[in-house]
Amino acid sequence: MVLKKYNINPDLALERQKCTFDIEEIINIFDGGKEKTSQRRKIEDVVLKSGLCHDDVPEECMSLKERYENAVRKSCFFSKLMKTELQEITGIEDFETPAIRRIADALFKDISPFLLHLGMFVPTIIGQCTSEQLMIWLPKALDLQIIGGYAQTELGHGTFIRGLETTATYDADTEEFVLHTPTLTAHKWWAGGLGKTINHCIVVAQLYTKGVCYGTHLFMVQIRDLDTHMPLPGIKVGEIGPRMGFSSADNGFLGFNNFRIPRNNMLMKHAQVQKDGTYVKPARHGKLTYQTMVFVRVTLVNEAAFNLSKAVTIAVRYSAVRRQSEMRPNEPEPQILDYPTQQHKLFIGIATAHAFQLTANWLWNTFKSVLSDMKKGDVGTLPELHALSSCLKAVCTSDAALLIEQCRYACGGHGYMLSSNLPYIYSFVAATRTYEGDYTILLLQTARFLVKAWEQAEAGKTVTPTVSYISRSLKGEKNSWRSTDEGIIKSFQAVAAGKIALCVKSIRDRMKSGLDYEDAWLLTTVQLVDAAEAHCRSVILETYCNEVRRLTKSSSDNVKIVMHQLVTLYLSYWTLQRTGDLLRYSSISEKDIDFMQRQYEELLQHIRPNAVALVDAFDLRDEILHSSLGAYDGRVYERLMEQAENNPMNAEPVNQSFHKYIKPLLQGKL
Ligand SMILES: CCCCCCCCCCCCCCC/C=C/C(=O)SCCNC(=O)CCNC(=O)[C@H](O)C(C)(C)COP(=O)(O)OP(=O)(O)OC[C@H]1O[C@@H](n2cnc3c(N)ncnc32)[C@H](O)[C@@H]1OP(=O)(O)O
Ligand SMILES: Cc1cc2nc3c(=O)[nH]c(=O)nc-3n(C[C@H](O)[C@H](O)[C@H](O)COP(=O)(O)OP(=O)(O)OC[C@H]3O[C@@H](n4cnc5c(N)ncnc54)[C@H](O)[C@@H]3O)c2cc1C
Repeated sequence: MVLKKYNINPDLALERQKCTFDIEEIINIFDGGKEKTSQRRKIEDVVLKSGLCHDDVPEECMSLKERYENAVRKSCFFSKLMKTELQEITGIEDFETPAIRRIADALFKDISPFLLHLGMFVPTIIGQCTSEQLMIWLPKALDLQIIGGYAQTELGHGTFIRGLETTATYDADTEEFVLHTPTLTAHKWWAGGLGKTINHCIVVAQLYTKGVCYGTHLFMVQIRDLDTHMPLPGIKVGEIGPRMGFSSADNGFLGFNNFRIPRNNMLMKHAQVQKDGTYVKPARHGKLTYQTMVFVRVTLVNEAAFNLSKAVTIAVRYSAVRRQSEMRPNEPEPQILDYPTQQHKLFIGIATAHAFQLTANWLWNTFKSVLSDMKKGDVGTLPELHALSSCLKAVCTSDAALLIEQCRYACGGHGYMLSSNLPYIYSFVAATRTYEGDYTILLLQTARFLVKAWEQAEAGKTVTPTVSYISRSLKGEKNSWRSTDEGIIKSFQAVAAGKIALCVKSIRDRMKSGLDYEDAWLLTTVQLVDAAEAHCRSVILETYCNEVRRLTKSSSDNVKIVMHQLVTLYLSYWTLQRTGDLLRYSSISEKDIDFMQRQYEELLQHIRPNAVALVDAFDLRDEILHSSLGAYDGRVYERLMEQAENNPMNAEPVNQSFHKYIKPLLQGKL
């Protein structure tokens, strides 16, 4: 749609005058510097001027098939733009993924069917191929001569990868693998782009050679003819059907009937099958084939932050424009943003978007450093990365989904309109809590690491920095509550340590009473999930505080003040959310809690004048927000009426169903 231009809504204009800080300074902080902001804006300009974002009919008014076809059209032209004009016009050789990622949302209200190509297919080639394999597939994939996806999950198994049923049996006579789907539940299910779009995919299958099963491995499989796009003989493939979101992502199913691929199509960077069928196991770590999942989990923390920033921008701008009820008799109706309960719903969204974005950047740097260790042959830092990326993916996607839904509540009835974009944002983020490892499963992975860290610390061994609080706790260091940033973080660490200690005790007690380790663990899993979540909270709180301190060192005083107000709001909010835990594991008193409550409510008042400016500082263009409620000009009612008038349902004054059914019913002739 072409966005109509309106004058700025006067309430929003007034809000912007109240701003106490330089918005551009905060924008630069989140982009990673002035230069990066300018690069990102250049990329956005190119894409927005390309005309690609235009739809004749609003996406939500299209049929599923039309939506898919429209998304394919845009994905193809966008890919071409990325390969050609974007590079030429901007002169930026090394595209920054966050900038491309952000502007991609101007094209797709829903999901690009190419998402998995860039999000998992290419990363798997990079992480799992030998250098010879890389030379064959990477240039083709980057140049979009082949389009791929990632087919791991099956109808019967998603979480438990070791339970996957698809087989890849090596035939030494022909030097081929035979891929087969032995049962109904062995069909690949869910892979994005698989239904209709891709011609290649990474398939995860149980490897058999010389009659022995060596567990799941990755294979490059061509599934469709490159010219006709017909499924190759021996391949059964299609779309899985309508879902809550991801409507244009053609998630698909896939079955193999003794389908043969060359030996070299097993991705052999870590494990190999030699020509005679001899299996060579990975030299360093058994779970290196899971690396793409770790990569995506890391990027999903960024997704949580980005999508939350979109939702809260929409809801805060709307709340500045919307007037409702009265605070005192005979006074004009206030902006709903003036209600403290509305501020309570929204300001935590702004602070959380900051916290997650800075945590995502920190996690990304940790990921890069672990990759560089691994290149040197050192896999020692991998378990901590796995534990961190697992819990951060789980908690950040889950919190973001809840807060996005809260943004919708904050917009009342209008938030329920698809044109607000809040339902789309929610349905996308809701899926991120499940895919790439369900919430509970990932927290249990982190819990394994925490219990091990506890045992190591108990044995007097040094533990990694993110769990060093365990050693302090074991040394008997008592928590004394202080309502400073550091004091609060220490208390959250005391909560995490206390919960891990209880888990360890529960497991040991259960074993003493005769249970084996597996049963003792299983019966403790409710507590283990809770302990891992508590650990994750302490990591986010600490990272957020440290990063704000580091990044605002040379900022103006006013930016320091407002960024720190958000940090304090975040710390106070979580203190108040977790008073039960803090009363149990830290020395917080009722008086301290009263203080924190007052501080929290005062902060809402302090942040209020800057609320609109703070969401403006996410620098999200209207074309990316796609929202009748959240546009920069605040012309909410005009846009709601516009979208109603553009609704294809209103193209004819009388719908044909009147003549077919209603009229006969009215006349008693049906
Ligand atoms: C257009 C512009 C685009 C721009 C591009 C950017 C886009 C960015 C967005 C990207 C979006 C992409 C969309 C994705 C769509 C969705 C895709 C998918 O969902 S793919 C399928 C994902 N599936 C899963 O995540 C399955 C979850 N299950 C598991 O991970 C595992 O089964 C398990 C970890 C739960 C258990 O595995 P298992 O083999 O049974 O291991 P054990 O439990 O026995 O553990 C043994 C040991 O290994 C450790 N371990 C486990 N995993 C890892 C790992 N990944 N790395 C390192 N170590 C690992 C585990 O902790 C144990 O350790 P121990 O020391 O023994 O305790
Ligand atoms: C939108 C979307 C896109 C996707 N894209 C892809 C893709 O491109 N490629 C791909 O391969 N897959 C994809 N998936 C699949 C996704 O990875 C899986 O759905 C996800 O990993 C969860 O697995 P599951 O569906 O088997 O759930 P299940 O494991 O069946 O989980 C169901 C419930 O059981 C619980 N549970 C399971 N095991 C345990 C346990 N051991 N302990 C305690 N509780 C347990 C879970 O916590 C959950 O509450 C996608 C999924 C969605 C929704």
